[in-house]
Amino acid sequence: MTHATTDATHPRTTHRAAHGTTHPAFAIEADGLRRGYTGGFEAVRGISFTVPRGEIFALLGTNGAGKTSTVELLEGLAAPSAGTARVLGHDPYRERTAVRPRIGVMLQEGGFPSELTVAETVRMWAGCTSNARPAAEALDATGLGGREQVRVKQLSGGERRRLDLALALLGRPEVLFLDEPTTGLDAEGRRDTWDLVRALRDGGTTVLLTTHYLEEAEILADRLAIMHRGQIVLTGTPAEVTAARPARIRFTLPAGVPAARLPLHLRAAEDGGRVEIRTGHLQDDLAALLGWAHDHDVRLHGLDARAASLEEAFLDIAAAADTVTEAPTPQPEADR
Ligand SMILES: Nc1ncnc2c1ncn2[C@@H]1O[C@H](COP(=O)(O)OP(=O)(O)OP(=O)(O)O)[C@@H](O)[C@H]1O
Repeated sequence: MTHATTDATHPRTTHRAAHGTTHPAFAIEADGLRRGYTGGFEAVRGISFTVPRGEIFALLGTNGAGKTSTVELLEGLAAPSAGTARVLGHDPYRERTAVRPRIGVMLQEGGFPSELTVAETVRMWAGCTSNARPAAEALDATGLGGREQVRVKQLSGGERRRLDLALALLGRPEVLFLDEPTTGLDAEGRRDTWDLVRALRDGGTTVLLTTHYLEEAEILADRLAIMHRGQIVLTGTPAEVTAARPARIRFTLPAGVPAARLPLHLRAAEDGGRVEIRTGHLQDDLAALLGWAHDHDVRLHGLDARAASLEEAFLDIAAAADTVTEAPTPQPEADR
């Protein structure tokens, strides 16, 4: 189940622009990144991936998988214990002064002074930002237009997330890091944020986001990587990640009709009359099932047929990765 973490589809190259300066092909490059914490715990265990300019890349993973630890390395907030990080062609930690003005960072906790109003907070932040957008533009883009005079402590959780995003956008970043950008937002706020992130991508911004909402990654990400216990276990487009997974048909058979009566090729799991069929041929098997039900005058209660979602892929991967990790194979020395 574990897949290669290097991205063969994007060779490591640089483009030389007409005016002579080099532009790295990738906005973000992680190569063999590791991060150990004091006490010896290694949260990031040798991960590699690349994000081309103008792409939305989602980093997914179980709790404690190492997403935030990874993003902090790319933001230049910490140095890796091994491997290299590159953002816009620079080491984000050692060359922080070159990288910082060109990136926008939305942390999980913004932590802004709660007594300031929204307008004061944006002004304060704009004062530390070169070439800042007009405050009204950033606030309108995040749905906070009209809330300028409200104190930060009076904002709802969702409004604080929007303010965090407005501040991350203020410096017109080329690369935007969003750590769980829609946590605490209602359905409408989440959709607004997705529209805004897409619009930024369409304008050329590269976006790296972490999220616990698999639907968010499925809808928004051009490509994604799933992390588990400090490693990337799968990477690809959402369609690639789900393509190899079986679709699912679920229904309940009437009392007295056992699943054993189903056409033989429909391999079904039955649990008290509730039947689940997993299939790589959804259309053919659904047609066979409906034909059988019609011929035998059987009603399929609660019939539900759906293609594999990222959620199923994620759960399968987490379960398979656990199996791999729990196997009694000794870890290589470098992973300790
Ligand atoms: N300062 C620290 N010292 C020691 N261990 C840490 C430190 N910060 C994080 N960790 C550990 O590193 C692991 C990865 O944490 P991290 O926050 O990167 O995961 P995550 O994937 O972002 O998790 P979540 O989805 O829960 O936010 C966790 O086991 C966490 O407890």
